Amino acid sequence: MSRIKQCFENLEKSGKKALIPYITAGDPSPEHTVTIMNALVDAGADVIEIGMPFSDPMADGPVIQLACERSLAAGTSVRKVLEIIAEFRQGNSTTPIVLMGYLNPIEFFGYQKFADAAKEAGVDGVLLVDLTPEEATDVVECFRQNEIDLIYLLSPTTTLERAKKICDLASGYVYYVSVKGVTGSSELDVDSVKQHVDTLRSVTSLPIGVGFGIRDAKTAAAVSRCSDGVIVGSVLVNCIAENKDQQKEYIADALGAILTPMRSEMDA
Ligand SMILES: O=P(O)(O)OC[C@@H](O)[C@@H](O)c1c[nH]c2ccccc12
Repeated sequence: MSRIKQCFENLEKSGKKALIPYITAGDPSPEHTVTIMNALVDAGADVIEIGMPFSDPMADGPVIQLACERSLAAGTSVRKVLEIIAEFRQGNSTTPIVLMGYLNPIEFFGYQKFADAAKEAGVDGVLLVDLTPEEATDVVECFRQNEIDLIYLLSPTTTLERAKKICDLASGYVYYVSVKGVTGSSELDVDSVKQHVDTLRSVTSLPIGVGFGIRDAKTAAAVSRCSDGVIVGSVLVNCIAENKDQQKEYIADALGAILTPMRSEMDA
């Protein structure tokens, strides 16, 4: 069974919801990332979403755009991201890792080569923002062969018919984007999220994670009550930005201080 599936099954058994932090790999430099990932796990992360830095991250707001810039300036390549994950895997064989990214750097690297190397490094799922279900065929095949889950985004404007089509291609979990717009928003409306998630349940039995705009423990808990997990990105990435000149252990602690209250409020 895939690590992601196993993780959601375990959570369900214990009546808990998934806490899924996002960070950009190599931010502020590749030397920081494994320490940060371990701190996220210690603070209660169930799955880690790792961004591959890209020069034109269309779906990202300024906070994650800047993280991509810092990471690229520090020399983070696709190969380097996979090395970071392989290093993390040496000390952690259970926490699922979802690689989030845009197609361009992967196409350049080669889809088959990337999917094989990702599997080898210990990646469990990929979320490719600009991979539409229509063009998915051969790209998707490379990941399927390697038993890597494909996580797809559904937004408030996705029709139910299209959502069904997307969910049929997805595995692991599906990602409901809580608001129209880019990452780092502050507009999340819990009632509207609940309605959408309830409707999506009619087209999929996969777990439904919700992200975009979750920045505090109260919101994380409220959203987790109407879904199967929450994805938290910009508030963490902003904390990295604010502390980027500190020691990596200091940054790790600062991130833990954001995540720990989310975990306790979600489990309360
Ligand atoms: O940053 P926020 O608003 O907390 O949302 C999570 C998000 O950052 C993370 O899942 C993510 C980062 N970049 C993305 C691009 C598309 C979809 C999702 C993402």
